[in-house]
Amino acid sequence: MAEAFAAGFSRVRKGYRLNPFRRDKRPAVQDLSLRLAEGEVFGIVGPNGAGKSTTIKILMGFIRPDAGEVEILGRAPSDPEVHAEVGYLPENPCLYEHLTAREHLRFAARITGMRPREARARIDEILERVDLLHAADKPVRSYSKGMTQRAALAYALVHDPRLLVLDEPMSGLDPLGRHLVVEILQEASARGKTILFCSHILTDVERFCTRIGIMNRGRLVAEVTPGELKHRGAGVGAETAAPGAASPLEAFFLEVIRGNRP
Ligand SMILES: Nc1ncnc2c1ncn2[C@@H]1O[C@H](COP(=O)(O)OP(=O)(O)OP(=O)(O)O)[C@@H](O)[C@H]1O
Repeated sequence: MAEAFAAGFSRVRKGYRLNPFRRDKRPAVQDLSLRLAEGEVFGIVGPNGAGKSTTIKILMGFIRPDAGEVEILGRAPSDPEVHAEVGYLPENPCLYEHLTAREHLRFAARITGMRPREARARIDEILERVDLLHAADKPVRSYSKGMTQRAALAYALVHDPRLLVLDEPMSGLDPLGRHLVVEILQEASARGKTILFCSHILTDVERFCTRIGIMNRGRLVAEVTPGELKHRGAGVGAETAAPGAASPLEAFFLEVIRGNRP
């Protein structure tokens, strides 16, 4: 992998053992090759169990692939240096219930090497941006699901990382919260950040991705850009290919997944 890019997978494969006493595995990610250029916003969509979270965990170095190569900001995912430049939001954020959002962000700022003065101002700024300043000093156990999700997003963003890796960033949010998160990610993208995320909310994905990948049964089975979707939406027969679809991405998604059945 000589060329510079923000994240790359080359022929990555990962399977999970069905039974700890047997060697055979059920594939979770199969033959995944994908490159994200700096500044790209890549959304992964796919049915439950398609391999989206496994892909994200492999990129973050939380699980090792069985085969293939992975690179994140020019380094191996296991390189601790890389994590100061990456913001990660897990599918189920685990915050410490007895700590406040501000305390979490102080911790995040410290482990990513921010100077205390710079961190103080940035923590207030990001808490305000995710609409949590009013609850910044309350313990996380008193937060609603949406507040916890926004606190976890602030944790991923506080050090102004170059690359954002987000597993279902709109999960558990009401329409206002979803709108806010889309706006925050659009702002990050406008400032040149690279974003890789997965989501089931196709309307949000369609709104701000530069490229969308569809995964099914562990494979990246299709890629599309918003421009291509618009073109398809205007094409003859587009409305009959997936009747009732709420958006061009949903129509494309249904077509791809239905056509990709075993
Ligand atoms: N720790 C694990 N042990 C065994 N199987 C696993 C494990 N994690 C994931 N899997 C399996 O791997 C496959 C891919 O799972 P993954 O969580 O990556 O899918 P996903 O696309 O993120 O799904 P969802 O949309 O439901 O979050 C599924 O069949 C899942 O059951």
